[in-house]
Amino acid sequence: MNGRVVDRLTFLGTGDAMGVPRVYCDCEVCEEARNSGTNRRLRSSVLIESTEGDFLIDCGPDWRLQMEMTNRRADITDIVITHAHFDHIAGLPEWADACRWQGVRGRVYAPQEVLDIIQRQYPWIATHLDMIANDEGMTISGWKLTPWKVHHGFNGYSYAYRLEKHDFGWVYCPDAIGLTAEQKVLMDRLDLLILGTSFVHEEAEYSGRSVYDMREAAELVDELAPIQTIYTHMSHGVDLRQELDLPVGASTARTGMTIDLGNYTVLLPEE
Ligand SMILES: Nc1ccn([C@@H]2O[C@@H]3COP(=O)(O)O[C@H]3[C@H]2O)c(=O)n1
Repeated sequence: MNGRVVDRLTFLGTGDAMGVPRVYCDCEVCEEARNSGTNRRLRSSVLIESTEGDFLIDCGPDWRLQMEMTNRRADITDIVITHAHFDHIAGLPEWADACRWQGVRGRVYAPQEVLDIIQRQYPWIATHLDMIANDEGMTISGWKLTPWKVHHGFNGYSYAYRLEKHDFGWVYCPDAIGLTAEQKVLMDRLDLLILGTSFVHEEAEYSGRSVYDMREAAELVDELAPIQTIYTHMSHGVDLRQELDLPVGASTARTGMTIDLGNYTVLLPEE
């Protein structure tokens, strides 16, 4: 029997490194996040669910809360990491402990240089997690996944991932700025671009910045023309109560928001 299948992406967090509200900040956006919550943002991470298995991209300090919120407390065995900054990896020790208590092994996938930093930061976690280098690409849950290095400005380098399955191609690039032509090659003909934009318009000196703002992102979106663009990794410089001037096809992510990743036919087992 044939059936239509849709893989699904859920935004577990859409915030920058500090999250929103920032603990030290009394600005209007942080106060709104504290008191009502349109702008409350956990650290950026996504869950991909498919009939061929589920996985996360990134595992920040809000991982435990994110697992509680989605009721996926004990069954994630695969996590892909974009880079080794704390807001993308600080949940790994907790996940490793959860694996230990359940007597299972988790699998962490990242380029080797990212795995090396993770192992330096948390030397004990390889006892419970397999560290698997994906520099040459990998397949996970039927997705062909290709990593490449992208400029992360003041913060050095990060990796972006292109994922492809059944003619649906999308990119997850939460932490980048000033991509070179070479770093944009894998961003052509996209059905979906998920891009980090920390601010609407970041006033700081360019040399001290690390993530696109929404004005620069609009130029990138114009150039790449993905069918759909979703901004994530947003700081307290983005107020989601305001109408934002976004390019055609672009929108902002919210915690818990889900997106269909393609729509294809598979052979389903007989009932
Ligand atoms: N080598 C580094 C450098 C920076 N960091 C943290 O990652 C954060 C990214 O956003 P930020 O606001 O620039 O703060 C950075 C450090 O906390 C980190 O975890 N490791």
